[in-house]
Amino acid sequence: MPMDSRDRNRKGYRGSFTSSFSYAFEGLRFVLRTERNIKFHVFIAVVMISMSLFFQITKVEWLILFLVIGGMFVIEIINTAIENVVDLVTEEFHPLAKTAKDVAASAALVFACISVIIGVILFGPYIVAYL
Ligand SMILES: Nc1ncnc2c1ncn2[C@@H]1O[C@H](COP(=O)(O)OP(=O)(O)OP(=O)(O)O)[C@@H](O)[C@H]1O
Repeated sequence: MPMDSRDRNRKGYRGSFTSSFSYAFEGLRFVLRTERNIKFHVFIAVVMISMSLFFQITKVEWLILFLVIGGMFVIEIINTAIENVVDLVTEEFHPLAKTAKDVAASAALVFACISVIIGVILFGPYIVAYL
């Protein structure tokens, strides 16, 4: 049964500021547990951070790196939310469900392509100088 605003105000519903953090962590745990892609992103992030430490990149380069890593995680998390809402609406095949999931996935694809370009621009000169 859908929850209305009265349900939300009833005792037992954790509606405080701190509990919204706890819900956010529940969401994060769900994504880490269920999404295959997130594990790949964690691996790539560890490789990128290791390379950055090795090459001793500048402060601005660290900022760019964390924006790219953070952006990829955020897009994957939003993508998971959209997938779940679509599955809630219908488990049957529906062209709009397909469009919604494909469009959400395309955001991750676009960001991944841009991240690769940024990675090449950022690490390319360090790698060339090292060789
Ligand atoms: N209800 C549906 N109706 C039509 N097409 C769907 C539906 N559910 C999924 N699809 C199609 O299947 C693709 C994969 O959907 P799915 O929910 O399995 O995501 P996924 O590939 O597991 O994504 P991720 O790996 O990020 O979890 C979608 O991009 C979409 O093209």
